[in-house]
Amino acid sequence: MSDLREAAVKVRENAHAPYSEFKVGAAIRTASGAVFSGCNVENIAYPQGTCAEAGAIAAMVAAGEREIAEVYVVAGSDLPVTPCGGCRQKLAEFGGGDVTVVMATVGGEEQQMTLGDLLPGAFGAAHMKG
Ligand SMILES: O=c1ccn([C@H]2C[C@H](O)[C@@H](CO)O2)c(=O)[nH]1
Ligand SMILES: [Zn+2]
Repeated sequence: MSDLREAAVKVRENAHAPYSEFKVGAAIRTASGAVFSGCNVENIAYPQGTCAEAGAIAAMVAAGEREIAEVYVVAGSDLPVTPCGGCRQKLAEFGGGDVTVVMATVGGEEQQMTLGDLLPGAFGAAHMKG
């Protein structure tokens, strides 16, 4: 098992998902080689819940890192989980279009796409010029 998958599978166990019962784990490798992980944290006020990817990004930024090199997301579904639209934008804040995002099941199925594939035409700094 890759270290990134191991981190994502492990942190998924800590997910707080009593409403959806859909636990998700995410792990990010940064340019420095460090790994940060996060899980989804739901709330009785449903819109206040946060995704696993957001947790991993928060841990990365809190540690003083900002450059995403690789992402791994895992859930217990039959189909590999894909980051929601909001998380695609959050990942794009710290990673380029060439960043690999591995989407996986607990069972071991993996699907791989780039961040550019997942968020084509991403809104970015260039759009705010002029
Ligand atoms: O990539 C994803 C997709 C979904 N979820 C969470 C949000 C919510 O808690 C639950 C069901 O959508 O799964 C994530 O954390 N990451
Ligand atoms: Zn999300």
